[in-house]
Amino acid sequence: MLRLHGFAVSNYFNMAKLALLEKGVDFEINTVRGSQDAEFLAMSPRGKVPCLETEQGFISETNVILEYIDETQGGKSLLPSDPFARATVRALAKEVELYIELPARSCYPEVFFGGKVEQNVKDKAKAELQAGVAALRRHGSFSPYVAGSEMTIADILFLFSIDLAQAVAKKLFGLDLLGDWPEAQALLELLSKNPNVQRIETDKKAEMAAFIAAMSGPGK
Ligand SMILES: N[C@@H](CCC(=O)N[C@@H](CS)C(=O)NCC(=O)O)C(=O)O
Repeated sequence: MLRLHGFAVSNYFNMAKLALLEKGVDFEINTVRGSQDAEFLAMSPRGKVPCLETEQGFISETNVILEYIDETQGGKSLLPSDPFARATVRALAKEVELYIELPARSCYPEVFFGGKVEQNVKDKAKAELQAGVAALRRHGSFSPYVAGSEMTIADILFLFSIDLAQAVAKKLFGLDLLGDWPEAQALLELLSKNPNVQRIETDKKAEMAAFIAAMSGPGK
């Protein structure tokens, strides 16, 4: 049986978990944080979560995990079969990750963990986030899903990145990334009604207190 390693507050972990739930896969969860310990690095070379344990070994990097799950498991497809449509979904997912999730992530220490982020990092994140959102608005179709009428891995990346990016933009830059973007708001509303998304949200809330305590503990 597939085993997903990670923790319920991790947005990347939740992407993989949603893919498994959406496809109706039977899987186990091992609750674990990312680490640079040798034992963990043997499972996930960069020490990050999620990683997916299969009968053949471990897979890390969320987009790769999502595609592996889609290719190997039954249930509904999270990527279209047409090569061009498939490439478009992959590009949209990558654009969300590179141009929205990662710039926002550079500011997480200040926004979520009580730390400080250098002004030059914030300036860069602000410009990149605005350009990333503009790119997604140009490229995505949001009708109602990011790439069209079906839910794909691009929606999974979007769902678990835009909320954090929105929090960063609001707190640090006074920007509302979704304010004049009704299609994105409508998609988030639609996804919030999905029972698997709701389950992930409940699991995240249940683990949040322990996560915050761990993040603010000695040495953090
Ligand atoms: N590129 C990785 C990023 C995953 C990632 O950043 N995971 C975070 C949790 S949300 C993590 O493991 N952080 C631990 C660390 O960086 O030490 C992926 O696509 O899976």
